[in-house]
Amino acid sequence: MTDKGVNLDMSLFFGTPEEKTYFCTELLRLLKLRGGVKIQNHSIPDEDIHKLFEMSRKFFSLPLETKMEAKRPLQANPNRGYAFVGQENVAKISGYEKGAGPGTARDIKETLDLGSAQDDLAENRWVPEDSLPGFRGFMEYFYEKAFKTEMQLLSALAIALNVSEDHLKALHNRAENEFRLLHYPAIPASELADGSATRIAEHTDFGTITMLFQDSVGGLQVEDQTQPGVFRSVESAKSTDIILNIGDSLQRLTNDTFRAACHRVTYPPAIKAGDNTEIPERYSIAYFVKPNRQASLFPLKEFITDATPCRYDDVTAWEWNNRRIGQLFG
Ligand SMILES: O=C(O)CCC(=O)C(=O)O
Ligand SMILES: [Fe+2]
Repeated sequence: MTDKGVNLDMSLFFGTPEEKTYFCTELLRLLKLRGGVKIQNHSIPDEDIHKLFEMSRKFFSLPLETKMEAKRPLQANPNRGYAFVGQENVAKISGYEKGAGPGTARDIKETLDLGSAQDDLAENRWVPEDSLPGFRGFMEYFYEKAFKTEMQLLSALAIALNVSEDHLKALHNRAENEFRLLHYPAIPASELADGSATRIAEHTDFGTITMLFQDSVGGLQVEDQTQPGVFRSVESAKSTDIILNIGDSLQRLTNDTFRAACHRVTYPPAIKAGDNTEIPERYSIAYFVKPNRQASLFPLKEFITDATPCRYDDVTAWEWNNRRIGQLFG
């Protein structure tokens, strides 16, 4: 099932007061219904996103030994550096939010995780500058651009939810986010036929929201919020679309008003697992928006009422991240 009805034009957010209200209301409605929404005409320039994909292609085309110069420690926390195909299998955290057990599928993907250049807890890992000139500078630049758009999206969410914009933004003002380049190599469709391998297994993201960019290959699926078990294909008309989805931290902060969107990547809709064909390579980029590490994920007071008693304990964003990452590496 492909969902074509979840586009939202962010130029409305910057328009008249009526247009702004419409954008915020639609954002809330679509996220509650679908768990994910495609945002167009946001504030990240198209040429920056095209360059981001170009840089990502160049990075993953480097020889493995060069990429390994930026290698991720085996138990990285927070995630930083290059993870080779097979290093991380997200099935280990599949089903967590549903109280279901982990899966065993292997992910066939390679990734590079980056954080803020100002982060005093963990340093980024880079390949030598002369192996990919301009890569580091551009990634640091893009991180800042994405942070500005993050702040606008948090404002829109706060307005829609009728909570303090300043407070929601203050919870995120240290930009302790994670920025991930992903490459799914081309593989024979038969490799995914028996379910022992996939591109990325079903999971929820840990942060507040995720801003995702994808190429035109397809294969991303998001679970419908109102029909558990129904996954819809989410395709991008343009790689500049931001696919916005909800993560665990926003589920907690809003006491389940929003629920984290379960998603996965498998073969593109046009291909069947048993086909005697090759699944083309796929590139995507995820910007995981996270609350400041010291911020509490205790539900905001607006969401605790007699009818909706508090469902979550008082953990910090950092404790939450550790709990989730611990499972991934456990
Ligand atoms: O590749 C994608 O489209 C999704 C990636 C993803 O879900 C993740 O890295 O958390
Ligand atoms: Fe994800």
